[in-house]
Amino acid sequence: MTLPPGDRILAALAEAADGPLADVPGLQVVVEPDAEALARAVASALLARLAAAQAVHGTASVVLTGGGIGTAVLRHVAELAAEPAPGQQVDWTAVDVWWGDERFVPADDDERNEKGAREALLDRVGVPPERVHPMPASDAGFDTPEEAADWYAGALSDAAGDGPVPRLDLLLLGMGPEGHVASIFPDSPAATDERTVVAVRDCLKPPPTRVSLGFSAIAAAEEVWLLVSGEGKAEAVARALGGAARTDVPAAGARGRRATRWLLDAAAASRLPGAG
Ligand SMILES: O=C1O[C@H](COP(=O)(O)O)[C@@H](O)[C@H](O)[C@H]1O
Repeated sequence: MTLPPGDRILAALAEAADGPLADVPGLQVVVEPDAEALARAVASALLARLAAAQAVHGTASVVLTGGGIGTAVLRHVAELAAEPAPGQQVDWTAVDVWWGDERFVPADDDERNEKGAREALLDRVGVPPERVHPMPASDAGFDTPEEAADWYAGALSDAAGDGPVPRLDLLLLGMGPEGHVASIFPDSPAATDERTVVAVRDCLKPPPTRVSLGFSAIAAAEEVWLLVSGEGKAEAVARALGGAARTDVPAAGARGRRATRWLLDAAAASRLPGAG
């Protein structure tokens, strides 16, 4: 699969990475002019990625993110899926949908990443309910986020059959201005937790109680795409791609098995080496 070319592709960054980034498989940095162009380009690439996975396996699996750019991508996916281009025809009845993180609040709370994803995409493309795997809400019968996290780890492992995590063709991550991905925040217990799914408490960003994939589950995905827009995130992007420790900038530790793609708008890329 080829991503649409960005306004500038900083391939030199990956080539020059003989230091801290040398062990990142398939590292790519794509820069689009603005958030709208980024969301549209990622949506197009996402459809192509799922279609390619279905061509090989018959099914595809995607891990969704919340956040501004993540939800904008899903809206564009829904639009493009209505009249798919060649190579982007996805059979939505054969797509498994998981989440990278979720807020431990009631199911109808607007803070739920699941709610945003359903409105933006899932209610519009017809993924069968049994293939949609939301992280539990706080009113779904779990007293604590720890119980919810353990349950989701079990759901992943049940789907895998053997091993802790099923095949995840594509895992999307947004990033916060301090470098958090999913709900793994800097210097938090989740940043050093080896479990596939972790409970998160006392987040600096509200709501404070969450459930998140851990780094071990993120690393099991075939491809990890980090979607980042806005000048407020430029410093964290530069630190992550400059080889920061994952405890300091969690985004630095998000890597896929075959590919790790940083998909940025120009503002988010503005502090990278080579940015004009
Ligand atoms: O809290 C969260 O924040 C990140 C980033 O969100 P953004 O609005 O700054 O793009 C998001 O990726 C994550 O899923 C979410 O729970």
